Amino acid sequence: MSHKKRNYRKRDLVEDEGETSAPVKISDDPSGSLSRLSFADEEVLVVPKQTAKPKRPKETSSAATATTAATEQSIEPASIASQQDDPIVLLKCAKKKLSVRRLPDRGRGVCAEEDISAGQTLLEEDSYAAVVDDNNLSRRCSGCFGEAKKLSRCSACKVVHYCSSVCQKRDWVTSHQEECKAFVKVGRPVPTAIRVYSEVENLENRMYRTNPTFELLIVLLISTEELHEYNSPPIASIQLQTFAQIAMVVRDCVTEAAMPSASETIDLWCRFTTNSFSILDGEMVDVGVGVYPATAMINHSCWPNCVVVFEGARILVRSIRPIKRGEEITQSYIDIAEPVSRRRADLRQRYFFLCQCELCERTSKVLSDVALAG
Ligand SMILES: C[S@@+](CC[C@H](N)C(=O)[O-])C[C@H]1O[C@@H](n2cnc3c(N)ncnc32)[C@H](O)[C@@H]1O
Repeated sequence: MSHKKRNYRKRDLVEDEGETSAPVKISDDPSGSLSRLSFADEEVLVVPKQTAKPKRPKETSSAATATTAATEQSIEPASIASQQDDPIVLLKCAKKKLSVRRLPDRGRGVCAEEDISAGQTLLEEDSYAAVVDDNNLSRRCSGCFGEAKKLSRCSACKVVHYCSSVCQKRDWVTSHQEECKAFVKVGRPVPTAIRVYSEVENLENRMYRTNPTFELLIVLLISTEELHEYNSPPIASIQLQTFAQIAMVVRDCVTEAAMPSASETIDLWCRFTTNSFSILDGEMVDVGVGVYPATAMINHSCWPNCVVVFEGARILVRSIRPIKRGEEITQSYIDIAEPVSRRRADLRQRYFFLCQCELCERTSKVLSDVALAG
């Protein structure tokens, strides 16, 4: 795992030790809405082993055709954990025994440390940062993400709406106070992605000063170097121009203290784009965007053993078939009804990686064997 991140933070953490006049202390949060940080408590950490990172094999050209049903049915989930080093971290916030481990070809991933039956909730996580999306700003409460007949608008920024004063007060303390000033300053609608990104920036700046475990949390999100190493083509070369444009708007949206440098903006944006989730309502309609650091550790598979569902802005990971101890926990980032070529293209375009799941690997092999034989 790379520990080369926003370097100033470690130094500041030491300097800030013992500070008592912080505007928000995690332990003072009566709502408990910040308890998500507890998964990174030092007591659950196992000292990470510095191992060499696995390299990706090159994609075979035969992967660009349809999937084979026979291949899909013969998949047996591999027991991964037993073949690997010690866990990087045990997920204390999980409902089942889960660990984060380094896995071949896909960075880190989550593994079961016990047998889990189908239909179980493995993990429940409050958002680290979450915003209602542009289309729903006047229809959904920005506190609980619920729909209500009557919503009250924030009188200062006139952008976000709330169903109750409880939701408004909680959102003010956790995020809206800085965001509100930014909306007033910018004076025009700020797109969803930039709103949630700015919330991460502002929270990061506030939290690392008040909670040392924050440093551990951000370590768990994939970094730019890891994206460069594992992802092909590299994210920055595709999106550098977009980053530059985003950086301009972000600068208007974050407090002066949280102002990122250009490289910090790119770094956090990379982590953000590959780790954020669309928040869906009960009818699977997009409601907002959120960042969930523990759930973001779960890799994609085109034959997943889990799905994610939402309760408001809270994320739940549920098993859809039995999972053996040692097996990797997986979810699907995309529509898995598509053939392998489309799935891989979609994952490349939206998430910048070549899928190495067992289904894609086996399908590619079958297709290349067929091509060689024919
Ligand atoms: C949300 S993160 C998952 C956690 C990540 N493996 C880590 O170490 O932080 C998504 C990234 O994981 C990797 N990844 C996830 N699923 C993969 C898969 N099926 N094949 C290859 N890489 C995958 C890609 O690098 C992707 O950009």
